[in-house]
Amino acid sequence: MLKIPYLDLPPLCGAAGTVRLPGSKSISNRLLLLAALAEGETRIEQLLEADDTAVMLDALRSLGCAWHRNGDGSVTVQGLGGHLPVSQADCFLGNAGTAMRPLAAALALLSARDGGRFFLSGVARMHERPIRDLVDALRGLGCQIEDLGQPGYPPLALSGPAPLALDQPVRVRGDVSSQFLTALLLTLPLVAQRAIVIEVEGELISKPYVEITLALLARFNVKVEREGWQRFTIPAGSRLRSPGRLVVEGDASAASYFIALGALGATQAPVRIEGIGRDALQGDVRFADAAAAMGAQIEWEDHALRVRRGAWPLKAIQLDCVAIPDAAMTLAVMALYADGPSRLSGIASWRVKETDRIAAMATELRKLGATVAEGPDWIEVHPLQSWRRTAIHTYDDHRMAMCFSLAALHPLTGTPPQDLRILDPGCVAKTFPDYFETLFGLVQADPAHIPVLCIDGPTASGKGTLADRVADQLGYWVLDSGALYRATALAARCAGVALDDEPRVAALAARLPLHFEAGRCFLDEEDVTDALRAEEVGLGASAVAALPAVRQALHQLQLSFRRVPGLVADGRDMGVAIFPQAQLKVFLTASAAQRAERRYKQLISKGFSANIAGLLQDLEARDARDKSRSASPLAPAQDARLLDNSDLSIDASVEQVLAWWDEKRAFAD
Ligand SMILES: Nc1ncnc2c1ncn2[C@@H]1O[C@H](COP(=O)(O)OP(=O)(O)O)[C@@H](O)[C@H]1O
Ligand SMILES: Nc1ccn([C@@H]2O[C@H](COP(=O)(O)OP(=O)(O)O)[C@@H](O)[C@H]2O)c(=O)n1
Repeated sequence: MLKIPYLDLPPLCGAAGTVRLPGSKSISNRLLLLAALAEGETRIEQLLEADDTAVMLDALRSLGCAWHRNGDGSVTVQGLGGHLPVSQADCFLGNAGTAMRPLAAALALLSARDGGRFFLSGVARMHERPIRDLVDALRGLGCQIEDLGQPGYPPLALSGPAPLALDQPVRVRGDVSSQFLTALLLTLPLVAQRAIVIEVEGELISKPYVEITLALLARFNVKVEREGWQRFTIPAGSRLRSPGRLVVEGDASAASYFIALGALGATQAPVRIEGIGRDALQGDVRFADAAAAMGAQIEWEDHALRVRRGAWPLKAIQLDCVAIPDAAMTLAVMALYADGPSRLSGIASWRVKETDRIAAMATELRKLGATVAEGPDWIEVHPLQSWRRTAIHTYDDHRMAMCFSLAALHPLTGTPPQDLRILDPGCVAKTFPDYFETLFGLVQADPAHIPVLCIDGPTASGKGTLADRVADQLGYWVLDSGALYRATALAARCAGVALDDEPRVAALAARLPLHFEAGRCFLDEEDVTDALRAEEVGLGASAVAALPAVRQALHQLQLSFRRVPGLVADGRDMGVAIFPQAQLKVFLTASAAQRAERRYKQLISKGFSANIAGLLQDLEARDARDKSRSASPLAPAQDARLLDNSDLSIDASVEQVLAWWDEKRAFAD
C-alpha cells in the first residue's frame, strides 16, 4: 500500500495480464452487519480488507460482537441473535457510508426496543453527507435520534427505550440514496414480530444495490416481498439466521478500472479480471455493457471477464448511469479517448459521495486539457486532443484516484506522451489498498519513459539507505546493484570458483538465480539477505566487479529493474554506465572516517563482529580498487549532483534528494 504524498505515473502504452479483485465493499459491509445481528456463527470468505470494512469491524467489536480473522484471511463472526450485550458504545466510522447508514438504523431500532445510548461519528466529510431521510423515517417509527452536529447529518446519538409504531407503513425517500432503504431492509427484521411494510417515496435510484440487499437478506433467511420498487414487506416473524459460510464476490466497481484498462490498452493479450462473472450480484457489473458500447471486447466466464481493446478510438456514448453510479466515473475518463463527446446522466448521487464528484471530475478533466460541461445530474466530456502534464487532486476520494490513473495511458498517436501526477494516492485504501501495485503489474511503458533516479558513491556512504527511503517516498522500485555483485561473489564462493576466473564468474553472473521478495533477497530458494552484507562478501564483490565480463553479464539484468512507475538505482556506475539518461544522478560521499564508523555500527547491530581500524583500511582499499579499475571506475557522472552527507542526517539527505527530484519534475497544479 502506498502512503505517499504523490505518485507519478509515466506514459503507459499497453496492458495485459490477470488481476484478482478485492472483495466487494457493498457486499462485505452488508454481510458483516447481517452476520453480527443474526443467530449463529458466519464465516465470511474473501472479505474486503480495507478502511471501510475495518471501521465496520471495529464498530461491531465495540457493540459486543465477537469476531476473529482466520489463517486464510476469512472472518468468523459470532452472531448476537438480535440482542446487543452492551448498552453504550461510541463508534467512529471514518468515511464509510456503507457502515454509517445501516448501523444508524440498527442502533436506533435496538435502543428503542431494549434501551441504551449509542454514538455514531466519522471524518469531517462524513459529517457533510446527508442522512436526514433515514433519520426522518426512523423518527417516524418512534426512534430517538439526536443530531449532534448539523441537523440531518452525522454525528448522531441514538437512545431508548421508546415505543416503536410499526403498524403503519414506514416511509423513506429513495431518490437521494438507496442506502437509506437498504439500511431499513437490513435492520427492520430485528423488530418484525408482525409484518412491516416499507414504502419508498420518489423514484428509487441505484436499484441494483437494493437487489444485493434483498439477495443477501434471503441468504440470512429473510424473504422480503417486493411490489415494483415502491413497496417492500418484511414478513411477520422474520428472523435473521446465519447460513454458515459465505463468499464475497469481487468488487464490481473496482473491476471497472481494469475493464477500462483492457479497453484502452489490451491490444494483444487480454486483461483477465477474476472475482466477478456472469452471475454477479452487483449492479456495477453492468459497467461492462457500457464499456462494450464504447468498443471494449469482453468475454464472460462464470467467475471472470476477459477484456481487449476493440473499437479505436473508443465510441462516444450517451448513457443514463443511474444503475451504475460508482463505476460510471470510469466512463468519464474513458470518454477522453472517444471519437466525440460523451454524456453521462442520472448521476446526481455523485454530488453527495466522498466528495462532490461531478465538480471534482470536471475540474480535474479540464486540467488534463479536456472540454467538460456539467449540470446538476450530468457531465459531458469531450475527447482529449493533447495531454497537459498535470497533478490530479483526488479529494480523499478513492475513485478519483483510481479512475484518473487510467489517464496515464497514451495510446493515441500524434500527442506527445506526458506523465501524470496523482496526489494522495493512498486514498485508495478506502476500498482497494493495493490498487496501484496491482495496476503496475498489468501495464506496459516504453522503458525510456520510465523515470530513473541514480545514487552512486563509495561504500558505506549511505546509498542503500537513501535509495530505499527515496523510493518509499516516490512509490518506486529499488535496484541495489551492489547486491548483484555481492550475490555473484557469494555464488562463486559456493560453487568453488576462484574470484579471478573471469569466464566462469561471468557465466555464473549471467544466470544468477537471484530474486527479491518483500525486502528479502533469495539465491535459488535460500534467503541470502544477511549473508550478502558480510564484509568479506563485499570485498569479494569488489573483486568480481572489476572483471569486464562480469559487468557485461549483469548489464541486462540491471536494465530489467526499470519498471512502472519508476526506479531508484544505487551503486557505483548507475548514472555513468547503466542509466546514462536518468533524470537525476546523485553522487553521495562522506569522509572515510564517518563511513567506517557507520559501517561498524551497522555490522555490530546485525550481530557481525567488526573493528573500526580494520574497516577503515578495507574501505579505503575498496575505494581505491573501485576508482582505479578499468571497467566502470567509480566516479561521478558529469551531470551528477554531489552530496556529501558527512554532517547530514538521513532525513536531511532524503529531503535534499527529493527537493532536487521535485525541481526536475515540476507539474502544473
Ligand atoms: N546520512 C547519514 N548519517 C548517518 N548515518 C547514515 C547516513 N546514511 C546512512 N547511514 C548509515 O550508514 C550505514 C551504511 O549505509 P548504507 O546505506 O548501507 O551504505 P551504502 O549502501 O552506501 O554502502 C547504515 O547503517 C546507515 O543507517
Ligand atoms: N553498480 C555497482 C555496484 C557495486 N559494485 C561493486 O560491488 C561492491 C559491493 O557493492 P555494495 O553497493 O553492495 O557495497 P557497499 O557500498 O554497500 O559497501 C562494491 O565495492 C563495488 O566494487 C560495482 O562495481 N558497481
